[in-house]
Amino acid sequence: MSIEFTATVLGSARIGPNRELKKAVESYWAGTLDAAALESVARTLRENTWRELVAAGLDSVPVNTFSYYDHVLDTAVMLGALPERVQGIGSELDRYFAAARGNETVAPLEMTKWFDTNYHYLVPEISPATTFSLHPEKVLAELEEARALDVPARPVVVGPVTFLLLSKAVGGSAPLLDRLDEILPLYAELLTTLADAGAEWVQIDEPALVADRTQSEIDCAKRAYDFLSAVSTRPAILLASYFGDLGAALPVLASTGIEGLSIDLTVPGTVEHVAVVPALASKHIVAGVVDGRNIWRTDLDRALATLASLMGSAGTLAVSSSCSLLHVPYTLDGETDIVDPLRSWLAFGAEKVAEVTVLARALRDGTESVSSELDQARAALESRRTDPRLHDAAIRARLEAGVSVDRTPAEERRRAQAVRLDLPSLPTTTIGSYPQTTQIRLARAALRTGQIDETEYVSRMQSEIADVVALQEKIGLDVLVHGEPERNDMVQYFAEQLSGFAATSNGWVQSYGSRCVRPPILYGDVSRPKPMTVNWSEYAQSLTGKPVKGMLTGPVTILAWSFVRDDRPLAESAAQIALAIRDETIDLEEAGIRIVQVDEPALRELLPLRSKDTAAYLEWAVRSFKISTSGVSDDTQIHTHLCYSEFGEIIDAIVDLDADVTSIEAARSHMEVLDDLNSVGFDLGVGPGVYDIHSPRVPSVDEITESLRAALKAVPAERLWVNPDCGLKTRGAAEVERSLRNMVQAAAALR
Ligand SMILES: Nc1nc2c(c(=O)[nH]1)N[C@@H](CNc1ccc(C(=O)N[C@@H](CCC(=O)N[C@@H](CCC(=O)N[C@@H](CCC(=O)O)C(=O)O)C(=O)O)C(=O)O)cc1)CN2
Ligand code: MET
Ligand SMILES: [Zn+2]
Repeated sequence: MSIEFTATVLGSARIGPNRELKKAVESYWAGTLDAAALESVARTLRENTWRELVAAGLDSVPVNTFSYYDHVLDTAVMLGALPERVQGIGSELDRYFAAARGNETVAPLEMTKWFDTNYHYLVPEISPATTFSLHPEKVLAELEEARALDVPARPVVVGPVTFLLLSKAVGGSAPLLDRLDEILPLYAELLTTLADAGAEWVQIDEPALVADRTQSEIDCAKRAYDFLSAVSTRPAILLASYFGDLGAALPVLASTGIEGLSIDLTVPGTVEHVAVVPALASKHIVAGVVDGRNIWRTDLDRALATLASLMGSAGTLAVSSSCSLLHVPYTLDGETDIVDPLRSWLAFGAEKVAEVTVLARALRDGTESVSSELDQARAALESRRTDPRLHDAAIRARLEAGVSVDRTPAEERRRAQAVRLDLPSLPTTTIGSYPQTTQIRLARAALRTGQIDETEYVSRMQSEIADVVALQEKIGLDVLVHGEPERNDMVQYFAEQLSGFAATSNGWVQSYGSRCVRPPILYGDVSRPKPMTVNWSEYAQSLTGKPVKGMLTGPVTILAWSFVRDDRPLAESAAQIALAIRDETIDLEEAGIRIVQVDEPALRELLPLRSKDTAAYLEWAVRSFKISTSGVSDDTQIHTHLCYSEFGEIIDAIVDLDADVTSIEAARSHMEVLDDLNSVGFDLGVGPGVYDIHSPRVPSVDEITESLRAALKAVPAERLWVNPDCGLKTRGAAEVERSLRNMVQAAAALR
């Protein structure tokens, strides 16, 4: 029997404590760093990560959690399942990056949300022609690298069921789980290879099993783990579940021959469920008591109580984070702007690892051995509970008094807006941001360090805005934007100005590929001390006769991309943020802005993983959008923007938002969304993205025309808007100009 470990985490961040990997990968793409130098940066990051985890006291360390871009893409590579169109690319690394980002000739894989997080994975494409084959080089190399450093390494791979459930069937494939029997032998071979290379444990991630699953899907999971646990030479199997409750899948998995199971104990109900599954008494339970995806300091007493209650149900017990630490920043060290008491309430990655080891020590040596750590945690908790910023009587009174979310019927609004806006048919516009150039970011960095003052910063941003307005007029767009140069990020920018939020200075978390965010921390009640965007929009509008769209981020998205309170319901925070946004829309209108866009790209993301919870979520999500947008007059046009997801499940909610115009990602998913919208009677303005902004490729006029023709089959010209898929902040200036010219030309020709 394998040696049980006592303290671990399910995965770690990989972008680097100072985004070293981001910088190296981007330099490689730019041609200023070669593959060997990139590999050396990666190796150093892995080594540092492992050494820190070992030094902190973990006795089992996840490996193969490194990735140059995405771990689902890595899994596709491991199973020989990259699409045909990249196979011709000679260099392995370039083939990999082409699948991730596309290039001049090859379209990338689709990208979508990793469950309900702000991490995005690449969706593997599986066609009838896909012939799976095992390529274990990456996981083996990381295992060997770690073992050479005496790290107690536990390789981690995405499991077969989750892999197939997250993939997309192309070219008329049957349901992908039908392909399970093709990949199970490869996983079996992998297990033997890992055992031969010295792995005692392997972690197989199956987070897809915490969502609603059909009986036949659960049967597939049973078949998979019966099969894999029957492999004769293999490491002990830790099946990792996280982000939710396994529900009906729990007893089924427990009945297979796996040795270990990780349970996300931050999810209500999971503790109780473990107790009623007798088969767990022979398993190693990896107890996810330290929240791996939020930043609050753990209530150690409560965690110890949870662990104690599991003692009787589990065979053996290890303490762990609830999920990979991919979703939290590296460390609180260096966050000099976050001061006590707030600071004492927090735990980032390194601090969470320390909590895991404290709890494991308590289990092993008794709570007395960690009494000072327990005292500190109690004091922090108490100071948080009693902080006045957590309760703002004025905001609560305003919400309790009730906010009307009624608007005049859409048709009447449409007429009023047509008069005021006087737009051509097939109006062209963009989603808000223009390229965030190094020049813009350096100006912001200079402001931070005091090299330039606020006046100089404002004048530099105004000159960026003037350039973007001039560019749009030159290209001939109909509805202009100011370009968002002043925003470090569409969520952080607002959080920095709202009371109740704190921002980090180095709390980077990977969002996709090399792109990172610093999620703000929502700790208290929210209010808006003063207008947040009005000066910029007003300035842009002063430069042109064409309408400039005001640009705001909606309450659901602000919440989804922040670390949220765990002491109050999300719905309550959403309503508070919504009031702040509502006040901003009214101020924009008063400043002469005729169109206001309230972005909700994360509307789908917060959808609960279990359908029993979705109605309640959609109710408060839609209501908070309507609180935000219903304060303006009929002739002020409200836009919204949605991206990064499959919209099928929230299609009714999109109708309920009642936005005059909805721009929605469609380029990577080929306009399917329009048919979905038609099927529920959507009859407002819609701008299905006509080209994919996530790739540096410039779309041709023909291509865009074809997209628009496809859209016109589903939507009458009077309702159709012409725009890219999403904001342009990640693109280069030259490609943006060429792409938008082609877009405007395609629209003009169709008119
Ligand atoms: N929060 C959030 N989540 C989201 C999205 C989003 O826009 N925001 N979009 C979707 C996709 N995700 C994305 C996430 C990040 C980025 C992105 O562009 N991130 C930037 C960082 C943006 C930022 O915070 N910029 C800061 C800091 C920039 C910086 O690195 N400055 C340098 C100095 C300047 C330089 O060297 O360039 C420094 O401080 O060291 C600023 O502009 O002020 C990046 O990774 O490069 C894009 C899409 C879904 N989730
Ligand atoms: N207005 C935002 C932008 O253009 C919307 C982005 S959605 C991820 O960048
Ligand atoms: Zn978008």
